[in-house]
Amino acid sequence: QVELLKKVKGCDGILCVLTEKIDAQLLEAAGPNLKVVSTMSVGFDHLSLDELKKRGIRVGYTPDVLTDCVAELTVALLLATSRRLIEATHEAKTGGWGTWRTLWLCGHELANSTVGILGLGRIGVAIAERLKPFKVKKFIYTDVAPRPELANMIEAEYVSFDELAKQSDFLAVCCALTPETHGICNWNLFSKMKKNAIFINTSRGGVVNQEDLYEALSTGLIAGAGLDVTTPEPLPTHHPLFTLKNCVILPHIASASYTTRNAMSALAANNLLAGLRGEPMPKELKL
Ligand SMILES: O=C(O)C(=O)CO
Repeated sequence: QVELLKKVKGCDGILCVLTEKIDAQLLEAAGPNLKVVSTMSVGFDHLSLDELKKRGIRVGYTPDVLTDCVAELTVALLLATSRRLIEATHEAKTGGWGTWRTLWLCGHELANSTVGILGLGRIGVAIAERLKPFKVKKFIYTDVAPRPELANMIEAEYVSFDELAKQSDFLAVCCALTPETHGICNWNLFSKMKKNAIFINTSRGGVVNQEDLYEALSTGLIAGAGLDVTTPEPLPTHHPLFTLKNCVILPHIASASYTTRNAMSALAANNLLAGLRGEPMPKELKL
């Protein structure tokens, strides 16, 4: 960020990734030449949209091209967490594997379950489509308002936030990080969840109150959590969440396939070029 602040002066465009904060300070440092900011991400919580809008700076982002890849990783993380794969490989490698035992390393299965989606968008739909063949019984979701067009694609029922907490056997967080969603996965949510529930977050770490999640996981209030995103990133290796067997933590890799990262970079570059030329961007974020 310090380097960026130094070098941004006089730039006409910025191509950034999600770790770069594009805020008033950076925009001031860039100066009046700046016409376009193109982020190589679908998330845009690192951009101060008000500040960009005020200055008439156009914004490009990369929705759609990463949906399949993120949904796939979400399913992988969900299964790794619910079926305790990381614990299991560790046991196999380190001598914990004794004779076959009836309840050893038992987890929770998707068949006949209720899957809840917090924030139904493209990614939530793609996750549900992938989970359906695992014989999920019911999909439910909550959002600021019902989204019937998307929900119909996966036959998902709109429920309140509380009902989502109460009914979900698996809860996947798919919402954007905004002031409204900041910290919404907190004690209030976890305390209403089932004891067998698995919590999965591949959106942004900021939606989760990590102290509350630690408490919920360590006291057995919920069964497990799979996180691809944390606060901060990287999560310090001494963080308490790393001590829990029922918490699987990945280093923000949901969109990390060669195909998807290539598509994201091409889209980000094309957004930037179109913005600089004053042409319509392939994917512009309307401010
Ligand atoms: O695109 C995003 O917003 C990510 O988090 C990484 O792909």
